Amino acid sequence: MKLLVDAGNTRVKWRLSGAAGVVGQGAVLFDEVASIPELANYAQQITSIVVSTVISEERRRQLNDVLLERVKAPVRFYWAETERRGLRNAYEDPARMGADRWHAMYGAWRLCSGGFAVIDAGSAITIDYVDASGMHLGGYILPGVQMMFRSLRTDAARIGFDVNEALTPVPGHDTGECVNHGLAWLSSSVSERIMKDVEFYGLSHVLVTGGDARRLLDLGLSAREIPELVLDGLERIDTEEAGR
Ligand SMILES: Nc1ncnc2c1ncn2[C@@H]1O[C@H](COP(=O)(O)OP(=O)(O)OP(=O)(O)O)[C@@H](O)[C@H]1O
Ligand SMILES: CC(C)(CO)[C@@H](O)C(=O)NCCC(=O)O
Ligand SMILES: [K+]
Repeated sequence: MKLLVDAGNTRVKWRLSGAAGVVGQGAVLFDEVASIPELANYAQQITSIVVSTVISEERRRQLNDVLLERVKAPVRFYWAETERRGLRNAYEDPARMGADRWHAMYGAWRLCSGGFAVIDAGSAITIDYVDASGMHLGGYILPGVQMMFRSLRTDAARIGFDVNEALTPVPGHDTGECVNHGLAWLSSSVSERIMKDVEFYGLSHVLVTGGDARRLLDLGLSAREIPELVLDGLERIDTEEAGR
């Protein structure tokens, strides 16, 4: 049995994958990894642990130690690469690209035929475009939704508001509405812009993942949601590496 981990800046997503398919999965905060019940329940059966992460080096070591303490299996970290089975990274220095972006792109590359856009709406929002030949055309990194709310709250003295779940992009009539509607309007503008780019670059598929995927879909993004695209790509890569 294999433990797959996508450790992001907000949450750690995990999946236990056995011969017959998915045995368990979930998302926890960084400090909760040690208490995932399945780690104890399946400790004997887990034979390898594979990780995609964008957290700091210090936290990465902590994560490594916590996993090794719970499960006596080797931990393997996978990073962004220059090329894999025809998918080619636009970065001159792929080591600088977040592993999650590469793994999500690779998951999409193996899933789709034709060019695609991958949107990962997490702590930060990333958008990457790949053409039908596998060439990564490049991407964008934007602040995530919670990050934007947080910066308005902390960096402006007179902006006080409660976060509202309603996604209404019409002009607001008080501070709370102006902020909540403003960020809904921004997300909907991003969605519209992605749709334009997809047409411009002739891409055939739009895939969205991450904790705020639903928000973009609700605000007009026309895309297929793949909840754990990073883990899907990571699992593929580890299987390919194991077969070498
Ligand atoms: N239960 C939840 N806990 C925390 N955030 C959630 C939850 N459900 C949805 N979200 C939203 O998901 C976002 C975080 O997404 P996600 O968990 O995909 O990020 P991440 O993988 O930790 O981040 P990144 O990969 O960008 O570092 C938050 O901004 C929040 O708005
Ligand atoms: C942008 C995030 C935070 C998204 O999780 C991550 O992919 C990351 O830390 N990237 C490093 C910078 C880069 O991708 O160029
Ligand atoms: K992520």
